[in-house]
Amino acid sequence: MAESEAETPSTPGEFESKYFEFHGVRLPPFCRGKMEEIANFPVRPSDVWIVTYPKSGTSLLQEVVYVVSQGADPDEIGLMNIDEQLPVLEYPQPGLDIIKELTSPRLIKSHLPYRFLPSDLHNGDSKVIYMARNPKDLVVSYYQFHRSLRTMSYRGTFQEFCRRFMNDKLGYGSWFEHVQEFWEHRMDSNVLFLKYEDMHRDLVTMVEQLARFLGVSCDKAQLEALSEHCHQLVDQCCNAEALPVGRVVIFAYLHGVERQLGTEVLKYPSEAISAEGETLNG
Ligand SMILES: Nc1ncnc2c1ncn2[C@@H]1O[C@H](COP(=O)(O)O)[C@@H](OP(=O)(O)O)[C@H]1O
Ligand SMILES: CCc1ccc(OS(=O)(=O)O)cc1
Repeated sequence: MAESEAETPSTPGEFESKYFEFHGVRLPPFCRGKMEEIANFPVRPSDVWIVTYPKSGTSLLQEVVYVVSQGADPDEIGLMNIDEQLPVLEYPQPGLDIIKELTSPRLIKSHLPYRFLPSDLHNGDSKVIYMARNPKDLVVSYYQFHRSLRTMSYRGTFQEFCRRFMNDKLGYGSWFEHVQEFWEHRMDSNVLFLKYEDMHRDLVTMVEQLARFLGVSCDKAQLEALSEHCHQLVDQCCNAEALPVGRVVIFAYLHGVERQLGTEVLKYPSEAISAEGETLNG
């Protein structure tokens, strides 16, 4: 048995009690008491913010953004602790006071919904890169993550977890609202809306988009070098073995996603469903 499981036999009730509601959104315990300070957090024009719903490929995106903005190569990134340089706004460590004092240009991550982010971001005062990931893979990843947590590990079944996902009962609230809200701001001049799947499908275009958005001027050869570096980062990872048994269950639940998102937004629901349909039939 994994150490985390032995130490934390949380019941569903215990799991529930650790979260709290903020303006109708379920947030993890470490956000408690700091949401007002976050709303008033001073933002700088040189900041770059990376915002995602958890398990949307945040770590990969931060590395890609670091490569594009700093011209770093993957070996350099491998040697540094990049998480220390790109803090998560609402996490206990390093905390808001430290993040406020970081030297510019700051790269800051957050999983908070658009409306809870510092209000200066809503005024367009610094750049925000948002990345969405398709829900069928995200929910598997989020489930595995919750099971591995030391202090509040999840002990329910995957099916129950999917139900929580569909009913907006997970930390950081509704995936649907999270994505939808940013989608509505995708044309704001300070917002770049990306999809995780495009990193795998067409990384070169994404690197170009990022370079343009971040104001990094580079010629064709430099762009190719950056793209090559980013390819190495993408290739370095991927837990392709992730819980294959769960995928069929998600297929059933995602019919609800389609209803909630309506016809316009994104292509995730229908993509997800048809992809699973092929798997099921094949
Ligand atoms: N190079 C990379 N580094 C880190 N995570 C990567 C990655 N490429 C893909 N990922 C995926 O990003 C997900 C984690 O997202 P986040 O960084 O937001 O927590 C994981 O999904 P899986 O759990 O489906 O494998 C992980 O495999
Ligand atoms: C348990 C609450 C929690 C903590 C951290 C999260 O983000 S991430 O998966 O580490 O990026 C999400 C939920």
